[in-house]
Amino acid sequence: MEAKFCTHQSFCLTKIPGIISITLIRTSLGPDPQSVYSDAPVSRDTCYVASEGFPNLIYSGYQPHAYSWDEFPPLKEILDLVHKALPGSKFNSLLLNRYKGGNDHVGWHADDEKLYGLTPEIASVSFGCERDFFLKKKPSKTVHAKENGGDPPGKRTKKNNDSDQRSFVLKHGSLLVMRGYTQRDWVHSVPKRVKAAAVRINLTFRLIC
Ligand SMILES: O=C(O)CCC(=O)C(=O)O
Ligand SMILES: [Fe+2]
Repeated sequence: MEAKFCTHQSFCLTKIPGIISITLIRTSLGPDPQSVYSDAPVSRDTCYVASEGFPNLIYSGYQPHAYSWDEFPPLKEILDLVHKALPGSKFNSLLLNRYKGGNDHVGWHADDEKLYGLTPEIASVSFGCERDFFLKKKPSKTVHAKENGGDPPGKRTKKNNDSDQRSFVLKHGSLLVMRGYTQRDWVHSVPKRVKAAAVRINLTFRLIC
């Protein structure tokens, strides 16, 4: 199986983010624990929502509080829309991220926690300020050495061809889907953008197996 990712630009153009920001963000969002518990380059607020029986997300050595879907009906509505847009999908958890401005960001990482399985499907819905989303292939041993004419992986950065990097502009209402071996073989990031002054809310729906 290969890595697959694509965007649907006008997936959900609603006023729901306004509701989310009033009812949810004030009460439930806190600094991303990665910024407190590890050296991961991240600065944003997060909130974790999960179906009952699946509250055990642990990342960067931290277990966030799992809010219930029932506490946030607007999120349930978006979850239903995502399920309709992606037949066969069945998400049961959500990491909600708030980027307060262009300084908030998340560095290169893969969402490859074991609880998502080997080939997680992740549906990412964005509201508010548009931001760049970058993907790049992880350096790997044999395959890439061959592709690069035998160069060791450490030397391949400058020679990366276009197929090793992708970028998307995640606009208000867009849906990005990552599937297959995307998390195993690629990393992704939302870099700082000085000019992105407004708030962005991102919902990443995931399936805990
Ligand atoms: O904000 C985004 O678009 C990406 C968020 C992300 O990669 C994550 O929460 O793991
Ligand atoms: Fe991610």
